Amino acid sequence: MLINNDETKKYDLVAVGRACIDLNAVDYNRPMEETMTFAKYVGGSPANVAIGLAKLGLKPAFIGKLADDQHGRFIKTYMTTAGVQMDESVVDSAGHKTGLAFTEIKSPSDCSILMYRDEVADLYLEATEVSESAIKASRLLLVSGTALAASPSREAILTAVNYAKKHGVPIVFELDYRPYTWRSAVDTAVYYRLVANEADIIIGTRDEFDRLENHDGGENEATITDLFKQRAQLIVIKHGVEGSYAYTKAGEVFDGKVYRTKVLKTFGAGDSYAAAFIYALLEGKTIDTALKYGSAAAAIVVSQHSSSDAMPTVAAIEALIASHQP
Ligand SMILES: Nc1ncnc2c1ncn2[C@@H]1O[C@H](COP(=O)(O)OP(=O)(O)O)[C@@H](O)[C@H]1O
Ligand SMILES: O=C(O)C[C@@H](O)[C@H](O)C(=O)COP(=O)(O)O
Repeated sequence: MLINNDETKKYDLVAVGRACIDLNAVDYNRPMEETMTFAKYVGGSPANVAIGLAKLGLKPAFIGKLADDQHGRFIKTYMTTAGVQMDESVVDSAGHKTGLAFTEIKSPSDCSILMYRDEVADLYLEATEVSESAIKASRLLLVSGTALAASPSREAILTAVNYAKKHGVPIVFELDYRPYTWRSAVDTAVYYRLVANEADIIIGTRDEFDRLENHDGGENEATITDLFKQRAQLIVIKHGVEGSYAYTKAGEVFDGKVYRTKVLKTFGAGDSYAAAFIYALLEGKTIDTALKYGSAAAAIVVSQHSSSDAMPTVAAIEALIASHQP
């Protein structure tokens, strides 16, 4: 069974990886050189997904290492208030800092991210700091590809994957490729492959699957043929504004259409899409419906200023689906 329906589980999902800070340009539609004001939000892909699930009414928990600084404390308070269980997260005691992502919004379709990720606390999560009991108590485990970029976080992720397998908890691998963190393309491909072979559900953009395969211009058919030889049951490949596809091991293909909207910025699409897609699966909806939820959530978030704070409610997603033909 892909999704565990055990209602006695304490958590719907445990996300492991980074919780950071996004500083989003307030003076947008201009290059960052001309941006003087930034607004602060919680960021980091797995944190964003956990916040998205909480906003959708589920019970997520987050395992990660937070800096012992003002940003780390802001993140913990924000996520707790949003409904993410943070008791399994740990605080860094060695002076490592919170990762920062400055976002540039040059136009609604031309955005970029300038990341400050040297010696960041999240990459210092130790394997011994990953709670086996929390993972055992969850319906799903979500691991982020960026957390595989360096040790000891790499071993922490592999430990989380091992606990999930030991306790029969399905694993979602969000490829979440952030180039700044990786040492080499070969490293990325090696560690992506290791976790992709153990994951039940894999979600990524076409470009991210190319990083897993360590070449450019890959084709979805070849990718899924290769990955379905391993454990994966469901693979989602996103193509930005062109939409997305979900493939099952049984050979089904589902086409995820895009909801056109007034776009403010491009980032935040992937994390909101993942949160709403996973929510729909956890609620027992069909893959077709899960794709609609993912696309609708992404359309809502790209029309707003933040990634985490803008995560939609179920009512907002369902209203968009009801009112639009994709
Ligand atoms: N400009 C947009 N307008 C509306 N929906 C979008 C837009 N860009 C992306 N999306 C939705 O978000 C999903 C994920 O976007 P994508 O850019 O592929 O992921 P990521 O943000 O991880 O790079 C797409 O499949 C699509 O449904
Ligand atoms: O993941 C990060 O560290 C940065 C995010 O917090 C930021 O909001 C973002 O880039 C999200 O982009 P997405 O992958 O398009 O959801």
